[in-house]
Amino acid sequence: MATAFFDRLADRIATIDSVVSVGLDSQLDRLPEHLQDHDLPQWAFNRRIIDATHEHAACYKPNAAFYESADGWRALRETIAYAHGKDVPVLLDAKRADIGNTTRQYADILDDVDAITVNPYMGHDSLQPFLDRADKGVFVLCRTSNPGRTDFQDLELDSGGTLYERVADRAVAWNEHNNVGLVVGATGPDELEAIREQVPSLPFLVPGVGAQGGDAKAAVEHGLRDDGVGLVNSSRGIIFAGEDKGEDFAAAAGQSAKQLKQRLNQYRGDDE
Ligand SMILES: O=C(O)c1cc(=O)[nH]c(=O)n1[C@@H]1O[C@H](COP(=O)(O)O)[C@@H](O)[C@H]1O
Repeated sequence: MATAFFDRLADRIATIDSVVSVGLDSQLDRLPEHLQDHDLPQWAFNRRIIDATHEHAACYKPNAAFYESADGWRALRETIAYAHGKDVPVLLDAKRADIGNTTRQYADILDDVDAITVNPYMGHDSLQPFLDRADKGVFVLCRTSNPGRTDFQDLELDSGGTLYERVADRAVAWNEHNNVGLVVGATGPDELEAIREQVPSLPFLVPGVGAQGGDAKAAVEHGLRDDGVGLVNSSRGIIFAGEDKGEDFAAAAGQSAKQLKQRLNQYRGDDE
């Protein structure tokens, strides 16, 4: 039987001593000038970013939004294979879910990647085909990092608690295969702490440090499970750190990933 995703992630975190998720949000019009003539500029960019950052990357998190074109998907496939060649797991940030019949199609992407982000709004059957993949990680959006998260996620339910707390509860119930995690943003540190108390058993993906200004200390202290498993993501803050550096862009990204690793490691406890 294949090793479970969170066991593989735990190994990766231990091997490189890092919980950094490097977000590959490789926006075409922000790529360096000298790569724009490449057959697949995003692939050329990602390959150099991976070369420069893989020693610090607990995972790569390409966001599917940046690859939604024929060339984009080709670039993404090359990127996934290359990351795997460096032994780095790939978490596809797709925020998917739909009626069961459609989700079954979406879930096929898990043949190629190690984990995925999913949207719980349509309920359990919309996630089942993902949850059934016992060897793959499924990160359920719980409390997101964007300002509009309060529109729905913070609503108080008649049955008690907020909608995001209800999502966290359901995610525990969905975790039959120990393959479920939560997405909880670093921009709401108090809620992050409260959700960690509510749900000690699930690993979190914590986005929002870096470009969104989230709380890195809280991301580590509450984002990681007791055994130290979890991910803290930065995308633009790493991959575009060298945006003004021309051909030296990748070295700047490597430095930025290393700095984030070191910053986060200051807060990681001895018991991890
Ligand atoms: O699921 C996510 O990864 C996600 C959830 C969330 O609440 N907030 C959030 O920023 N993200 C993603 O994390 C990445 C953050 O990018 P940066 O703000 O550039 O670090 C983007 O790909 C977002 O889509």
